Amino acid sequence: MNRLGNVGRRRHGMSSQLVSCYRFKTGSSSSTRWLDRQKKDICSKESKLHNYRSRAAFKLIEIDKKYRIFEKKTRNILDLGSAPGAWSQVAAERMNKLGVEANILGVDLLPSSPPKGTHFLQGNILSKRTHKEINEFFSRATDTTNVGLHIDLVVSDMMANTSGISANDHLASMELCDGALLLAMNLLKEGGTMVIKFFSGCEEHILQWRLSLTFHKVFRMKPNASRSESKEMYFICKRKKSSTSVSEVFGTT
Ligand SMILES: C[S@@+](CC[C@H](N)C(=O)[O-])C[C@H]1O[C@@H](n2cnc3c(N)ncnc32)[C@H](O)[C@@H]1O
Repeated sequence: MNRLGNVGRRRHGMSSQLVSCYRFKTGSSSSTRWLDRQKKDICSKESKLHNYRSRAAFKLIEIDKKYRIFEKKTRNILDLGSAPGAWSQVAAERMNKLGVEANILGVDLLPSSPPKGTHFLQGNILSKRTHKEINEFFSRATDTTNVGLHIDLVVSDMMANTSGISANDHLASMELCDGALLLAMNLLKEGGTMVIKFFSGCEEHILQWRLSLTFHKVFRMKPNASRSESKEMYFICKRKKSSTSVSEVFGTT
């Protein structure tokens, strides 16, 4: 596979000190667990009611409610880690409501059928080939031969299979976030928006710093629909800057 070199590589060899800062939170009260179960039940029932493919839909709906990520000017949307397709469904629904015919492309390692009004590409976001195919899709969709800078909104809900070892899960998530950010740096329009899921841990400040070099505004959010015991969080990044270079952000040449 054509991997993305230094950017997005897996980190190994963590010190015991580093590992210790990832210990699970213990002793969560039974009332918190009960509330989480209730939240999950309500979301599952609601997602069946609305025909969403997963309860993940409600996280994006909450994010949009607070940060208005879908706008009338939005034309091209990239959904990373899209399977089974709930976020693409929400994107199509929101753009429909705004009366805008948007090009929505979901990308995932796993095969998936695109929800109505969206497209799907099976590929690994850590592969250069996938970046090229995404660029080609939006070039065709926008009927231009221009390379790059077609996309108005990137949403990433990517996560590798969780291992239960939070240090490993965090590092796997950081690798995917690096891949998503690199892609956004190359393909997201100036002024564009990005939503990115990450698993909280020791290296998240590096991700936040990289995002703040690339975007004017970076917000952190834990949607109510996300289980409180889960370390998943989201950065909502608004107004991509015009001039940040990959070497500035990733320290590569
Ligand atoms: C939590 S699920 C996404 C749920 C989705 N947002 C929805 O609404 O249905 C995370 C997804 O990330 C995908 N993923 C993990 N690593 C990836 C990679 N390197 N490239 C593309 N997709 C990846 C997984 O296959 C999985 O389907």
